[in-house]
Amino acid sequence: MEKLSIIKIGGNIIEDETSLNAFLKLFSNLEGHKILVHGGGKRATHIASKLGIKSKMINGRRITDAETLEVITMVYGGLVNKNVVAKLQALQVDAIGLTGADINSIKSDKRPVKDIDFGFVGDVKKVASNSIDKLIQADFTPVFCAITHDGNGQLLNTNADTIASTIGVGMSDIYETSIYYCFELNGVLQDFSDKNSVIKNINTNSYKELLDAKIITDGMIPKIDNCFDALNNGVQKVHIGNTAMLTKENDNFTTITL
Ligand SMILES: Nc1ncnc2c1ncn2[C@@H]1O[C@H](COP(=O)(O)OP(=O)(O)O)[C@@H](O)[C@H]1O
Ligand SMILES: CC(=O)N[C@@H](CCC(=O)OP(=O)(O)O)C(=O)O
Repeated sequence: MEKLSIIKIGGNIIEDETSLNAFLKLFSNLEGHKILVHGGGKRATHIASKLGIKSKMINGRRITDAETLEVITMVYGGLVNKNVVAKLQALQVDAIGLTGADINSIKSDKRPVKDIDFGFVGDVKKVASNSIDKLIQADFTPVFCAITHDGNGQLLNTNADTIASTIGVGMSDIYETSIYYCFELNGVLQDFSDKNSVIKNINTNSYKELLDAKIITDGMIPKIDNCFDALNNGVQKVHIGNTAMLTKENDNFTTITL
């Protein structure tokens, strides 16, 4: 099996032009087949507030009413995605920007209302790995934003970490797939006040202990849950760290194993 790397970048990297440019340079130098997935939650919150729209997050997920869906479509599918694609083109990467509606790549179901109504938020149901592979085989580099669709004309907001994990699962039928979750810190930290206290390996048992000890909190919980989902469903390797983990010299990041 050939290898495929899926790299996800979060909002803090996107917000900082210098970090974003440095990351894209590393990404452009990465050998082999690759897919980029980007978030942009911070930018969406910022632009929404400029438009007088309040943002509400529950369990790290955005309550997405019709107005918010318009904002996230413009911000993720337009502003962020097209800027990233243009910057990659400048680095000679033949990038193509996609939502899950494009080439029917990621279909999702609107999250059913239980205790909370998340609005237009989608839970991924199907990744069109063969269609995505046609782009890869044609030497294009797919760049996915955090938007999916339901197949009936409705766009849906889907967390970018989940997009990376579910694309990883879909593509692992065809490729030996690794996912790299890049964010602003060096990895999952044992002590939040010490940026170098990276936990090198987390498995299902140690994860439970870290949760109980409240060492892992907030957005890191759904991120690691996504890592386990990926590993349980065919993805070979999952890492969490800063963008320097894409260089061969750096081994100071977190690897998640079952
Ligand atoms: N033990 C930990 N180590 C590192 N980050 C942690 C930890 N526990 C909680 N976090 C939080 O998780 C955040 C990353 O999750 P999130 O904001 O969803 O990432 P992203 O920016 O990739 O979307 C970090 O910015 C940090 O505030
Ligand atoms: C449903 C949901 O919460 N979607 C996320 C999608 C963006 C995202 O995941 O961005 P980061 O990776 O930068 O956090 C949101 O709108 O914030």
